Amino acid sequence: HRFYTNYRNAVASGFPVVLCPVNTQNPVYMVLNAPLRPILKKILPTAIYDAWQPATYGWEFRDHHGFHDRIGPVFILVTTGVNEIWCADPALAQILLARRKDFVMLPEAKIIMSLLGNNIIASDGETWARQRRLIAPNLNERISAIVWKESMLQADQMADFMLTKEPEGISTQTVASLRAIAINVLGQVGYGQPKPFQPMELPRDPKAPMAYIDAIGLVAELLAAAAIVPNFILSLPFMPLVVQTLAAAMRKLPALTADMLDQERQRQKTRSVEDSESRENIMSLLVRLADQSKNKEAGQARAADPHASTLSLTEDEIAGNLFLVTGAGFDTTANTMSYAAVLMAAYPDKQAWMQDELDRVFGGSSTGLTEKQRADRLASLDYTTVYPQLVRCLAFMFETLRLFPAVLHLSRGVKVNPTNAPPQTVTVRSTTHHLAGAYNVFVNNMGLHTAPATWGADSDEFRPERWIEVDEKTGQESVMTPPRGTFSPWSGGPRVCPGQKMSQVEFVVVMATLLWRCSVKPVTHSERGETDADARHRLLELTEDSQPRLTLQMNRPDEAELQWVAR
Ligand code: HEM
Repeated sequence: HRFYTNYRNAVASGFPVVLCPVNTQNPVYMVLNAPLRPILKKILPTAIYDAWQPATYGWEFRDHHGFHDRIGPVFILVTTGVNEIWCADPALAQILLARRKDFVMLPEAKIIMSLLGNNIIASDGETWARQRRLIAPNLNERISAIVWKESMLQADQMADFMLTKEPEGISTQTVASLRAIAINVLGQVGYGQPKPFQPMELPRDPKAPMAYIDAIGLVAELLAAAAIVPNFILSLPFMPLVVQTLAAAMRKLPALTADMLDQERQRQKTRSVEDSESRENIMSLLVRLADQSKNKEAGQARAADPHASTLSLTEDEIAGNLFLVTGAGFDTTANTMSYAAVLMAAYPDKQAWMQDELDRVFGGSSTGLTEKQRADRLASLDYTTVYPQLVRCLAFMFETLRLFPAVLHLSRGVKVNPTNAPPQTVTVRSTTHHLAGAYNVFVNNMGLHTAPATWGADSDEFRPERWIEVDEKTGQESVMTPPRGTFSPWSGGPRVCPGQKMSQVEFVVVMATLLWRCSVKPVTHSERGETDADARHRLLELTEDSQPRLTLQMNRPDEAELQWVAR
């Protein structure tokens, strides 16, 4: 009966309809559809298997634009649970993302993200707006300058590690190293807890003392398990040590957060303004602003009404949002940098193209410089003047996120109107669609990012040059702005990612520092009869063998064996 009602609602919407008589939100189906897929591919007739694809996990990454080419840029997947709208139409995508009150966050995202307290990503309506007003402006240019410095330092140390610690610079630790950089930058920029570079290793001792950043890093690394599996199960003695350590981290985090905030408040009381500014980080800004507005509003509210509640961040929200900086910023940035490193090795010509820019902007190549000269040169590179010139590095990031978007689709739910009210509607290109009943809405980033109508016949090819515009008069290069709604790795509309600039600065300076000092190559196993072209191809296959976990990531990151060579 549900399927029939869903079908009727879908047909009435006027969008193309795809029938899929399964409940895509059923937990058993959610767990089993990925492992069952290869088996069903063998036994099901091709037409049925193909039609089932949009109901399988991560289908849009595998499919690019194929399904949309056949059915249309928007279609409704009719299921026995809740209907799903899949949208790869730039005009509709913009509307869906702009109308935050009608297309709201899904409960699943809220459960995972509010693990350590309520926060901006897990909220809607006024609770969201209040937090957004306090948080988004904090991730500003001042923070970008700190990101620039810390990321450069970390990448320089990573280059040292690759060139001096790994035999002949051959390493399977590139992904682990970039993950370490991402977490260390967050440690410094988010919470003022600096850490020297070392390839990421998860802690495996539940009894050992833990700093906030280590605990939060572990929770971010194993976020789904932390959110879904009860703590007492994670703690069972037969669980792997890393899982038991995760349970310990979850237990310790409320106290670690409270301690860290206490210390920050003490520091803010006793330090001078200049001193506080010199050790600015997201936590210190957040605490200061939250406390300031709390005091101000409390004063005003008390004056007007002695019983009024204040409009500010609660302690729970400060803790939740502090966690979110890592929860939202770590995996996304780390995975984007990881794909980029593998792609740079697979495409030596595009790497050389970036190195040309670096040698120009950094005032010459690093070849022949002494250690001190090299360090001085890097230290002289100022964020405000140098960052805007690294357009090829930014183009490389955009192209990486176009084909490997960390967030494959943006999820929303149609806010169901009360029974007697008319259903939600959306009007695209003068056609109005009625959305009766419940719908999950997925803005398909992968479909949008590979649509031939936007990106041309070579939309599936990795070509960072496509982003570059050249000023005819000056010859100056800049990064083009794609048509609205066609490129949304950081989402769009009022809920656009507030960490967008921060992640761009980090990516650009990490890749720039590494490539200025080193070239990165695939390792050709000629003993197995492999040619250089085979080795490059093997790396590309590694990037294609990916799956969304929390964000899109390679299934076999440890097989990314790369050689780092000093230039
Ligand atoms: C390459 C890196 C990144 C990517 C691809 C990315 C992507 C996204 C996307 C797609 C969303 C919106 C989800 C939606 O609309 O449903 C989002 C939201 C968010 N991101 Fe990022 N992000 C990145 C880095 C960061 C960083 C470094 C931070 C923080 C320091 C951050 C903090 C946030 C926050 C707080 C939100 C919630 C905004 C809101 O709900 O109003 N992100 N991000």
